[in-house]
Amino acid sequence: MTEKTPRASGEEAVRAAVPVGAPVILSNEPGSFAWSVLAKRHPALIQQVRDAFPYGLRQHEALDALLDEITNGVVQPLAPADHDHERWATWGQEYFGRSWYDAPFLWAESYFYRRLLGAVGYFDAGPWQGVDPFAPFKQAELRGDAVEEELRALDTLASIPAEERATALLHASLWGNRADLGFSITAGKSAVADAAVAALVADDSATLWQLLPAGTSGTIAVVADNAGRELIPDLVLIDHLLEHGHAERVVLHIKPYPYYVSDAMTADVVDCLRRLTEATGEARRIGGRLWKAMAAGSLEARTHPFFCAPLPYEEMPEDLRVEFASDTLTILKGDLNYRRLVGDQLWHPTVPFAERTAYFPGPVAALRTLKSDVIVGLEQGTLEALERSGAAWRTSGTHALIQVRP
Ligand SMILES: O=P(O)(O)OC[C@@]1(O)O[C@H](CO)[C@@H](O)[C@@H]1O
Repeated sequence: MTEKTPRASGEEAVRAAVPVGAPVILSNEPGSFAWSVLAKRHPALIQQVRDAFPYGLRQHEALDALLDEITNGVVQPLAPADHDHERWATWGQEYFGRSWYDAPFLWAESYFYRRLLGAVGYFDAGPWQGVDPFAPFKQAELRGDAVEEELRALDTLASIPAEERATALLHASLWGNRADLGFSITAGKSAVADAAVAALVADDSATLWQLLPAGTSGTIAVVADNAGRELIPDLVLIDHLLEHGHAERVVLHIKPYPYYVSDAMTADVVDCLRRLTEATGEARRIGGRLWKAMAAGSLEARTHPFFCAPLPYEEMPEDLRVEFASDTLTILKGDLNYRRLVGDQLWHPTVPFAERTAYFPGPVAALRTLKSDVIVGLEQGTLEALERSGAAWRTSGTHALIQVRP
């Protein structure tokens, strides 16, 4: 479906009838969030990556060409020699030769990251093969004061009752997706915690915990999003789930190659585990347990090419479908996973989450701060209040949700 999309905000969105198949989000409306990502964020990212490495002439020329293409040109296919040329030829056949802005937003963003990796030689045999262009940003974040402070806050959390701690860690993992608040949310006690709860536009956390009673023997899948300040609280939550018997095993699904700037890959899991084990106090103890859990198989990191595909989860391959079907619960982190879970379309916000995720092969939970126009599963009253606020609640990351389909 490539119908042009209207803006999602304003009273109109409240009044709109529930669409039969909502419009796919494109980027061709100047001023829209999707447009700003293509017109501003992508060119800026090319510059940041260019500045972060002493790349050679070949890479600089390729980055120039990519910048020119996304600014003035039309979408070009991959070179026939590229290892994934065929896959992208299928996924992109409708969009090659057209403006980047007329392709679905999800596709255009995903393909941009693939092309950026191509420009810096990530996949080519040679000295730059496998060098993550986003690594400097991820590493700077891990070394930063904010992570230090969040790790220290774990010492305070260690002494509160397990149930309150579970809530705090769930919220830390959730808000880690915005990369702030983090562990300073201490179990319903502080103003920060109250603000964090008030900013939830949907909260199915009671259902989530009902699906994970202590003493469960199942496997929880966590589909990770960002490295660093999001992955650390994810790992801490995983430790809590394993320690308190909410699961016997956790599979952490990560990206097979760099994606959406800060998405977590194996190297990022290793860096975060090392950051934890080299910390002090409770953080160090958690790091040690997780390190052992990896060795024992109760925590396993896994990658799949589908996690970097420009497709909704509804089109997941059979092997992933079988795997998720056997999990007690799949927790999908972040905005991009949410867009892929419910479909990157302008659904009416009150379309039930359960309806949009009915295809998912097992119980599924979304932990997401709101950073793009897609939203489902809101109560009518919540939607009206959000619209009345006049704030950019869909895209600014100030709001979050915990939605669960048992
Ligand atoms: O998945 P994340 O990390 O929560 O968010 C990623 C994301 O906000 O970044 C893009 C803008 O570049 C959005 O389109 C996208 O959804």
